[in-house]
Amino acid sequence: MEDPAQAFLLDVLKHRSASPCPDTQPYVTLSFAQSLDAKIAGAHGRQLILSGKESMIMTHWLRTMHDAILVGIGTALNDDPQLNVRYLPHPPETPYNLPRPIILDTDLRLSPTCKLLQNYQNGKGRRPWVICAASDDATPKPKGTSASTTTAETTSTGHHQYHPSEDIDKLLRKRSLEEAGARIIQVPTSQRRNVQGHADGTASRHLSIPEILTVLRDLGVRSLMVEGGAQIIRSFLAEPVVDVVIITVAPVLVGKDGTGYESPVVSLPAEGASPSQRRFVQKATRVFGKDAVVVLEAVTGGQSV
Ligand SMILES: NC(=O)C1=CN([C@@H]2O[C@H](COP(=O)(O)OP(=O)(O)OC[C@H]3O[C@@H](n4cnc5c(N)ncnc54)[C@H](OP(=O)(O)O)[C@@H]3O)[C@@H](O)[C@H]2O)C=CC1
Ligand SMILES: Nc1nc(O)c(N)c(N[C@@H]2O[C@H](COP(=O)(O)O)[C@@H](O)[C@H]2O)n1
Repeated sequence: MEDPAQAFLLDVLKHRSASPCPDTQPYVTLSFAQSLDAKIAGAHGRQLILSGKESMIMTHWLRTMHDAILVGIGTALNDDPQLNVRYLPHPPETPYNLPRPIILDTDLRLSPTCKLLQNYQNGKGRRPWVICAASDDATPKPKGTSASTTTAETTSTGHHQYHPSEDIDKLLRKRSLEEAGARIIQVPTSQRRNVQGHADGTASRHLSIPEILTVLRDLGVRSLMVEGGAQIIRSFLAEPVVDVVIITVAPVLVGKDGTGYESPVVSLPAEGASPSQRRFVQKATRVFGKDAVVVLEAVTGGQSV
C-alpha cells in the first residue's frame, strides 16, 4: 500500500511522468522547510529541525523521486548533511532510488571527510558531484570570501589577477576531494549584484545556474531536487528554472535573527513585473503531522510551465 506522503507527491508530480524531460535542463523541484515567519535556520545559520517526523518522511519520499539533490556549500559545511532516504519504512524488495548529491562549491571548500563522501566510501550513498568554478575563470572574487591563501590584485585596467599559489591551493583541494571520491565538475561563474550583492556594493561571484542545469542535463540528470540553503534558494528563484516549489511550513516562529531567504519572486501579479517572469501559484496543500506542506507550481503569463 502506498504511503500517504508518497501518494501525495506522485499526484503533484504526475505531469512529469506524462511528458519526457526536456533536453535543455532537468525538471527542478525546490523544496525546504520554513517557519511561519519564513526562516529556514536560526541566528548565524544555526541548523534547525523544523520538520516533524511525518513531513520529514515526505521529504525523504521526495528525495527518492529525483535523480539528484543539490545543496550549496554553506549548507554542506554547516549541516554536514547525508541527503539520503533513511526515514523511509522498511527497505522494499527493490531498493529505493538514492539520489546523487550535488554541492555548489565555487572554490572547493568542501571537507574531504564530510558525511556525503564517507557514505559513498562505505557504499551507502552515490558518488557526490562537486560543482566549482572553471579553472580559467577570471571573475574577481568578492572581498573576504577567498578560501585560498592568496589575494587578488587589481591591475591598472581594472582586471583582477591571481597569484599562482591560489591555483595551487585549489588544485590541492581538488585532488584531496577526488581522492575521497568526489567528481569535480567545472562551470563558468556569473556576477549578480541585486540577488546576492554584498553590503559594500560589490557583486557576488557565483556559479551560473543555467549553465549548471545544462551540464547536469547533459550528464543524464532528468530531475533535480534543490534543498537550499538560503542563498541557493534565492539564486534558483531568481532564474526562470524552477518548476515546482514544495515548502514544509512548521508552526513555529524563529524571530528576526533567524536566517531567511527573502524570495526575489512574487506569486501575485506585481506592478512592473515582466509578463515573462516566472510566478508560482498554489497547486496543493496537505497537512503532515503538525506541518502544512504547500506545493506551488510555476506559471508564465497565466500558463503552467
Ligand atoms: N530548512 C531547510 O529546509 C534548509 C535549511 N538550510 C539552512 O541554510 C543555511 C545555509 O544557507 P546559506 O548559508 O545561505 O548557504 P547555501 O547552502 O545557500 O550555500 C551558499 C553558498 O553556495 C555557493 N554558491 C555557488 N554558486 C552559487 C549560486 N549560484 N548561488 C548561491 N550560492 C552559490 C556560495 O559559496 P562559494 O562562493 O564559496 O561557492 C554561497 O556562499 C544553513 O543554516 C542550513 O541549515 C539549508 C537547506 C534546507
Ligand atoms: N525538510 C527539511 N526539514 C528541516 O527541518 C530541515 N532542517 C531540512 N534541512 C535540509 O536537510 C538536510 C539534512 O539532511 P540529512 O538529514 O542529513 O539527510 C540539511 O542539510 C538541509 O538541506 N530539511
